[in-house]
Amino acid sequence: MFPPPAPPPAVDVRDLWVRFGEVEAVRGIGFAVEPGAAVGLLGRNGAGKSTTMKVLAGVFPATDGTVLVAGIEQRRDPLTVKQLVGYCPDVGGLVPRATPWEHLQLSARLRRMRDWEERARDLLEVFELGDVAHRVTAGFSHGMGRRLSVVLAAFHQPRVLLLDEPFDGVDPLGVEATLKVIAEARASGAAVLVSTHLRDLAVLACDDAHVMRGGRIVGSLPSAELEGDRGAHTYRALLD
Ligand SMILES: Nc1ncnc2c1ncn2[C@@H]1O[C@H](COP(=O)(O)OP(=O)(O)OP(=O)(O)O)[C@@H](O)[C@H]1O
Repeated sequence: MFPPPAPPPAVDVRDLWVRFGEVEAVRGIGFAVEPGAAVGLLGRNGAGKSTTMKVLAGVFPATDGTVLVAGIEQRRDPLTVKQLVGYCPDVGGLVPRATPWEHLQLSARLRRMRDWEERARDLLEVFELGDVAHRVTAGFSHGMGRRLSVVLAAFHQPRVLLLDEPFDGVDPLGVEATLKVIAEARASGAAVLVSTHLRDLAVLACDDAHVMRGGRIVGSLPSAELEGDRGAHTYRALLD
């Protein structure tokens, strides 16, 4: 008897290219994220992190290469892939005239979720958004918006959680809540991909990290190797 085949990686990116006219934003990158793992994408402004996240989230297609989510090729079945993914964009994504509760209600309806209210309330509490659950997001601070975007990405318990700069401008309690959501997603077998500028938080949130520069991955390493002064030196050496 042969052992059963191993399940496919939750995320499998192969030779991904993204071009915007003359600009080559992503130049032939490849990586995988296994179920239950958390991987970081790091790099300076313009390195190609958000573009990679957007392709995975189905915001726009790859110019070339293959993206598989739970073994499903995104190009062939983009709708199924979208359902498997929860995405916190780096900017935007919130409707200014809608409240957090209305955002969650809409998300639940679109996904035909049942009995979602308790999870919605719990998540809002964890992210300290309970008091503003019925206030339109137009008046939210940057950090409040970031926190709500993480809530919305994680709400439907996706197989793949994509968090683009989730810690940007977020206070320590928001950081703690985001780390908790990442840990919960992993415990339930979801794969997590986090794009961040913040090396220390990548160390806390992720097992492994890929460092991007100029659209390429220039280093892949356990995130623990990016810790402290020694990690700063390693990181800088990859960026320079
Ligand atoms: N829609 C677009 N049209 C044209 N060029 C784009 C577009 N989106 C991204 N780019 C370019 O692609 C490159 C990679 O951008 P991307 O946003 O992926 O970088 P990033 O690593 O996420 O940077 P940041 O940390 O600043 O968010 C940059 O040169 C950027 O100007």
